[in-house]
Amino acid sequence: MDTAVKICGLREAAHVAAAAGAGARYVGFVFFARSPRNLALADAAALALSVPEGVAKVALTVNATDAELDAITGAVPLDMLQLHGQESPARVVEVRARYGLPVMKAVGLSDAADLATLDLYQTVADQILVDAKPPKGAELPGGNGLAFDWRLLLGRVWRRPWMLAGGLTPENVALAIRSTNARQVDVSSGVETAPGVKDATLIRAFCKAALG
Ligand SMILES: O=C(O)c1ccccc1N[C@@H]1O[C@H](COP(=O)(O)O)[C@@H](O)[C@H]1O
Repeated sequence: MDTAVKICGLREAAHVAAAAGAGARYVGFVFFARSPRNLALADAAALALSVPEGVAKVALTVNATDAELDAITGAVPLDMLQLHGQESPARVVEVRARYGLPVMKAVGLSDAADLATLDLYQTVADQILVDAKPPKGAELPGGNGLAFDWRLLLGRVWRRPWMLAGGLTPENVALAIRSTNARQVDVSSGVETAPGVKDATLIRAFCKAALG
């Protein structure tokens, strides 16, 4: 099966090159001040130039205002917006229309009740990112290296392309793909040696394990 890999939270051209060289189809840039992976606009713009043709550049934002999204999209050439906060379905529609970019909405799962939320966002977003719900009081709404119970996804019928995220690592990604039939996977902390510090060897190992 053809799997697409997204490596999120990249901050260095060498890691973009490692991801692209290992077959990743998406790279993610984080624009969220509280994240150890946060990028300044000028740094993101420079990093984007190092991304080869054919690899999609994704901006991750959390409850961003129009002014913030205007600044990001004005400075950085992008292929997709990842909304990773509490953006409402109406906000997803608004962002798609305003920026003309595909929107991937992250939905956090912890139990079966959350599947209804996922179904709702499938009606408005171009893609759904299925992540673990962050623990109460967590500093970050994602990028916590936490997995959810993949069995929640058994028997799900998807209207949109979707991506599996949350606590994926080079060690567990092949099992995650087999368990969920995910065609796309996303990783951030699982390819780091410390929060925000990516590692080229781990990036390559993740891609190898996901792509087979
Ligand atoms: O990576 C971050 O710092 C981040 C900050 C705010 C929201 C989401 C964030 N990351 C996304 O979270 C998931 C899971 O990450 P992990 O692999 O469990 O560390 C992934 O989609 C990241 O893009």
